[in-house]
Amino acid sequence: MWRRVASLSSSVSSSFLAQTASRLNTWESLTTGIAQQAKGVIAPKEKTPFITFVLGGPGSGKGTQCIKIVETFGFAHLSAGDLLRREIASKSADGAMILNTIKEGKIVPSQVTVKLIQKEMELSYNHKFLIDGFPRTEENRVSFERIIGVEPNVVLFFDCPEEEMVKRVLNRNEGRVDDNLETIKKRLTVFQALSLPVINYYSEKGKLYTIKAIGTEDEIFEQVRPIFAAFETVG
Ligand SMILES: Nc1ncnc2c1ncn2[C@@H]1O[C@H](COP(=O)(O)OP(=O)(O)O)[C@@H](O)[C@H]1O
Ligand SMILES: O=c1ccn([C@@H]2O[C@H](COP(=O)(O)OP(=O)(O)O)[C@@H](O)[C@H]2O)c(=O)[nH]1
Ligand SMILES: [Mg+2]
Repeated sequence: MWRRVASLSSSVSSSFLAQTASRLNTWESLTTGIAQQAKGVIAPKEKTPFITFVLGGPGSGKGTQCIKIVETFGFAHLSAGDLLRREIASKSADGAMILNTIKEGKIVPSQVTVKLIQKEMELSYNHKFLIDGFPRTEENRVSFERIIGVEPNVVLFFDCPEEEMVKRVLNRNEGRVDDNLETIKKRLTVFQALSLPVINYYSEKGKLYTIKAIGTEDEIFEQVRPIFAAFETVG
């Protein structure tokens, strides 16, 4: 699993390991891992996580393009919206709160979403993650950095005109409680007010790749492909 395998790196200093472990709250699995490594139980392979945030307004095509990125470049796809909908379906303690928040087009408290993402990352054997639809606010972003302790390598922004996003969401036909005109308007307002600052933040950090999200799915993917292809050649 990524976190455990990543924690087993022998090339990093012990103080870094301790810091990382406490930040990730994994001291127990880390020490167990080191003991197992010493016994030769696990063949450790150091893999630094490679994190991509996939951002864009509702209906901009994030999920659609993530499927293509997974097929072509072998990432693990973590859709924050899907994780939240899974919580609702599982009738967990937070389920009712999440459902109401999504119906209102608002943003679920960061801690809830980051915990779900963290769990998926821990369970994954992959080290390349596409985190789809997150962070949606500056608070989300800071919370991820604080709890997970890493920053994204790449941030994709699917830039799509509002009228096209509305059209696509109304045609999505997945039975979602938030795919109606009233909620879409709220989601677009939230996107402008809370998500664009995150996009601007990563633009200033030089990590943002803006995709013109108009055209066929394949045409859009041809803008996405070279971004990851460049990282593949770098290794
Ligand atoms: N390039 C495109 N042109 C037209 N429709 C698209 C395109 N990409 C995705 N769609 C459709 O638009 C809807 C929203 O796409 P989706 O990938 O779910 O967006 P997001 O995850 O950003 O909300 C889906 O029904 C999808 O099939
Ligand atoms: O990090 C997240 C991701 C999603 N959501 C909620 O889940 C909804 C649907 O998100 P999703 O990414 O599935 O929507 P999309 O942009 O793909 O249409 C959003 O409007 C929010 O209410 C949230 O609160 N935090
Ligand atoms: Mg989506």
